[in-house]
Amino acid sequence: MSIKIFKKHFPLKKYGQNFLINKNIVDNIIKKIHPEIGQTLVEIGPGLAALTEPMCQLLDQLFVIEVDYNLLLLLKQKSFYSKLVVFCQDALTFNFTQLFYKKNQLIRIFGNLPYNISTSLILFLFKHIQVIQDMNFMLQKEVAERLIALPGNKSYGRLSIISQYYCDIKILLNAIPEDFYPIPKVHSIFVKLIPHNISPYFVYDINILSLVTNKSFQNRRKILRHSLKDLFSETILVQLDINPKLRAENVSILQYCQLANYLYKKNLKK
Ligand SMILES: C[S@@+](CC[C@H](N)C(=O)[O-])C[C@H]1O[C@@H](n2cnc3c(N)ncnc32)[C@H](O)[C@@H]1O
Repeated sequence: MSIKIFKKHFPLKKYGQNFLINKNIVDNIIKKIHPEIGQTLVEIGPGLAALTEPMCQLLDQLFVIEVDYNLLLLLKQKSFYSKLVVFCQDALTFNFTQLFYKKNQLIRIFGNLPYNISTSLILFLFKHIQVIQDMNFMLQKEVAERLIALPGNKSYGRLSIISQYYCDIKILLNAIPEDFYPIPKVHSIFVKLIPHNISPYFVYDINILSLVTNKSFQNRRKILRHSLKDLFSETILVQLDINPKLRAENVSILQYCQLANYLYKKNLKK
């Protein structure tokens, strides 16, 4: 991408505007997403169209959600603009489910996400999981590592548990700071999240899983007997076959689901 375009738009830090400038990475991303004509594709944050333009070459229509109106004005001057269905909105409040009803088909979401909102955005998107085919995101390396982390890993936490509860997650490629302009301080990883067809996990109420993981990870080094003492007695933990001396970071997703379901059933009896 030429530097000329950056004279027309000064990148805004508050919107996490680090634009992709490495064409090889762009081509690779498009290949990994592998869009097909007729599918419902949705881009979060098209920015200066690094991904939007090559995507439009392969599609008849593309939904884009961009919070920065000035970027949309630049997009309007592009030849492929007629293929876009544009929403000038904060993706964190966007009703993704409405896009399912456009063609009655699952939606495919992608984007080089603004790093400052990527975690909240992913958690928000899980609320629309039933209409999503896959999510393909460029993320800060540390966030991607948290998504895929397993028990015992230093990155394992709430985000790993909730994300793996909903999705199978694959790392597709790495990017270095110089692949973006302005150059960020962090490295990046492009990931694919695919909602489970048949989930290995089940909870009656995701909010309870959220509560239990939240409490457990408030201090990840504390043992469960202490961190969860308001919710479970030591006897209950033993009955559930969960060692009360385990630390939050060593408890499996299955065990967190067990804890959440125990609480759910207990509340039902009240
Ligand atoms: C990292 S840039 C990526 C831009 C472009 N896709 C690229 O790869 O060069 C993030 C983009 O998301 C937009 N953005 C930031 N916060 C947003 C939000 N809450 N909702 C929608 N778009 C947002 C920014 O304005 C910017 O265009």
